Amino acid sequence: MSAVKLDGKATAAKIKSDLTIRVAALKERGIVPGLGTVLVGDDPGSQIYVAGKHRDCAEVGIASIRVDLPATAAQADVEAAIDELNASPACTGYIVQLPLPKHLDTMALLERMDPAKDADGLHPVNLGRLVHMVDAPLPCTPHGIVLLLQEYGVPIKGAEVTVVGRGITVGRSLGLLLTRRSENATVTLCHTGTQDLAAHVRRADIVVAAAGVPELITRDMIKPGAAVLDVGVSRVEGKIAGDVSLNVAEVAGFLTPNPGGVGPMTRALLLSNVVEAAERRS
Ligand SMILES: Nc1nc(=O)c2c([nH]1)NC[C@@H]1CN(c3ccc(C(=O)N[C@@H](CCC(=O)O)C(=O)O)cc3)C=[N+]21
Repeated sequence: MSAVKLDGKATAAKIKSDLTIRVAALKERGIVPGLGTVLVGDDPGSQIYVAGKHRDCAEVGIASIRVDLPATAAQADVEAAIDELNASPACTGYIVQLPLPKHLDTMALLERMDPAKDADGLHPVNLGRLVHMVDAPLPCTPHGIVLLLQEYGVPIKGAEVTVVGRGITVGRSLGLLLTRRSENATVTLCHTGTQDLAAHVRRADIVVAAAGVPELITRDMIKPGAAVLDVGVSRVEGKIAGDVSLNVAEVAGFLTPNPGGVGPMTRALLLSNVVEAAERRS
């Protein structure tokens, strides 16, 4: 037996072709959506991601504004970049690439962003709206995961979902998203303090591995037929290493490739947040 591939690359391409049409419609009314990125420092991984985001923008017709600051940038320098994007009419939405260098106060910087321009859905006001289950830009990776499951007809309502990892960008936010009335899943959120990880993963109809620990999720932990989504982006000897062992494909019903799974979905949903912000403003 071999798992059905949850093809994030193909699903992201569909989303992007829909966005291309919506961007063209906005342009006919004189509106050009623009994505800003703020990158601090020269981490090679972050450089690659940010470059990818600008390529994606070009692909669907979104303008992009790139602000790169040195690793030594002071809090006030990043604040100035945020103030400028908040004020810029050319910037519809933007992101501050995370993680930031340790000397910077990430929370203060996120709070300084205009929540209406928050393309990541990570501003505390927007996460608060998610807690309240009211409309807000959604965090990109969690939203991408939900759309990928829906694309392949994997039932979410009533499903037992085990999420491994409580980071803000993925695990914690995904727990909030999946427990809204519209998704109605039952979520177990596991983390480094979880006593018996295997027991929680074994019960799950859907497993989301977002811990950043290579090979954390092994074949013996997976309920036969379960859907498994690998969010891990560790780098081992230059290559991307997910959180899920390859032989999980022998028992899972559905499995994301990595790369080519959750990553491209994350990028497509970032573009979607920018287009939605432009549509909302017009
Ligand atoms: N404010 C902020 N928002 C983010 O969304 C954010 C962030 N900070 N910091 C870093 C993480 C990581 N992340 C990825 C997005 C796409 C791929 C992706 O598309 N990966 C390709 C492979 C790319 C390669 O080969 O390196 C794939 O999975 O097929 C990976 C990782 C977004 N992040």
